Amino acid sequence: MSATAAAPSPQLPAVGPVKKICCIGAGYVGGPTMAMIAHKCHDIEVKVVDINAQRIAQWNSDTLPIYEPGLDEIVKGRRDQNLIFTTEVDQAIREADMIFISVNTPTKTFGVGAGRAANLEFIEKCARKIAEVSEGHKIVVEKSTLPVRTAEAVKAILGEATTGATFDVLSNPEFLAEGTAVDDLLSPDRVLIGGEREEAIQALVDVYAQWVPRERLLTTNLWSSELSKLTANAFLAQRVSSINSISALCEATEADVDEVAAAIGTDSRIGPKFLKASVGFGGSCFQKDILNLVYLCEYFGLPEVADYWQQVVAMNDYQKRRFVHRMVRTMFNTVSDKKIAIWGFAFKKDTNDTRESAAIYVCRDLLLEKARLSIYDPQVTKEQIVSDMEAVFQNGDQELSAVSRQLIENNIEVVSDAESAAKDAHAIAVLTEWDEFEKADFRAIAEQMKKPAFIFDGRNKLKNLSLEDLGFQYHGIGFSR
Ligand SMILES: NC(=O)c1ccc[n+]([C@@H]2O[C@H](COP(=O)([O-])OP(=O)(O)OC[C@H]3O[C@@H](n4cnc5c(N)ncnc54)[C@H](O)[C@@H]3O)[C@@H](O)[C@H]2O)c1
Ligand SMILES: O=c1ccn([C@@H]2O[C@H](COP(=O)(O)OP(=O)(O)O[C@H]3O[C@H](CO)[C@@H](O)[C@H](O)[C@H]3O)[C@@H](O)[C@H]2O)c(=O)[nH]1
Repeated sequence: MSATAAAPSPQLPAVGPVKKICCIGAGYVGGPTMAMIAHKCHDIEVKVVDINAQRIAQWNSDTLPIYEPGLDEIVKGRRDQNLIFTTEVDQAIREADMIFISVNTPTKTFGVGAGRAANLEFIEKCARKIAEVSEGHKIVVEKSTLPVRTAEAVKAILGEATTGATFDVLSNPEFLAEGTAVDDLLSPDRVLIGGEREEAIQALVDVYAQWVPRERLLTTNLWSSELSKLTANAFLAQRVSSINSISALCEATEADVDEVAAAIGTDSRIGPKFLKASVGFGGSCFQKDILNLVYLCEYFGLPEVADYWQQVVAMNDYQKRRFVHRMVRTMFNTVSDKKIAIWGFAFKKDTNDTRESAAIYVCRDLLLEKARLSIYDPQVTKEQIVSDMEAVFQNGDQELSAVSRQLIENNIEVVSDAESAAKDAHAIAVLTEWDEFEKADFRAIAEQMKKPAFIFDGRNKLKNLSLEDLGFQYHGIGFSR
């Protein structure tokens, strides 16, 4: 959505306490954030709506659509009391005094800005829907991650409402991380609320203040709030790429990246968090948001700034490629027809989310080397793995080539435990840091693997287990021994 001049605001009415919330988008953000509001604010009715009827049905079932520690109890504790999941989008919007927009904002795959800009189609559709069906006054809250100045376009669309409805627009980006969403929502480092009219900002502050200490409720102007979200993710991802770049140097010099991270992390100006070297960052946010930042910098005529941030993604791609190269080189320069156990497919532990998972790219490159993969992840389904692999081979094309289809059908199996994946394998590649991998029976596993039995640990999860003593050749990230 390009930023156009907003229509002049009509006189806005006074804002009362929030009684009814509607959240458009029942995804990884909409579901947990609204469940937390319902859990903490029993006097507010929270309706979470989605056009995806299957997703809503899952939120209303015993098996929620997303796996997140602690979420089941919270959802099931408030569901059908003050937490309602429904496909009745228009009605929920009409009834609400506050409407969160929490729909997906993926990287655009077509047209201007393809591969970098955020696709704001779903945001615009929500704004148009709100303008079409609203009556009275509404506070519209941008919860999705958006390019700075999107609120200008949202306001312009809402300003065209023909129903006489009036609107405040706030930005309230979400900082939860998957796998720790419930804890992050219960005790956030901060809640950021950007807006223009004090009364509207206060209405949302009052919702969060029911459980978040006041000093953690930060209020800013709209644009600072929108831009802070992209900036926070860019800084976090930059730390991972920075330590991953150093991991390559460690492997070349006999330094140990975990020791280096610990040493620099004790400097209070650097701090110890987010310095874990890995096979590469994944997830639906980091890459998408940095690419969006890069696009914005170019849009605003700042190519040097764009190049600076692009390098964070380039380093991440390098790290994933480097991992596979190291595997192939170490296994005598060929993995063709070798069985490789893939331990973990999710982009991090404690989630079933595979979006942009490093595992997808590592598996693709191993398949291109004609390896046979036996994949195990405690939370990711076979359907999801196959669909991710099809998508990565399709690479935006309409059709999957016959060669790629054959590779996926013949060279991938998905199994239900880590030991079965490793049976008769030449190597294990640890791609997600699930805790259960540390507890595997490595003595039994070693006996069942081809020799030499290699372990390539993309998370340094098994580093302290002295696996060499059991006969493994163990290779982690950023150290050699
Ligand atoms: N996943 C995370 O951990 C995370 C954390 C912070 C911020 N974010 C941001 O939050 C936003 C949502 O992310 P997500 O991971 O929840 O996405 P998601 O894909 O899991 O969920 C989005 C939902 O919106 C629904 N939707 C799309 N258009 C709609 C419409 N017009 N009407 C009703 N429903 C519609 C989709 O059907 C989908 O269920 C994104 O901007 C993302 O960048 C995500
Ligand atoms: O030291 C680290 C930390 C993370 N990672 C990887 O980085 C990725 C992202 O991890 P994390 O940030 O914990 O998960 P996300 O759910 O992607 O959360 C990020 O993206 C969200 C969506 O915008 C934001 O809300 C969160 O604040 C931000 O942490 C994962 O693949 C991790 O394995 C590392 O490799 N090393």
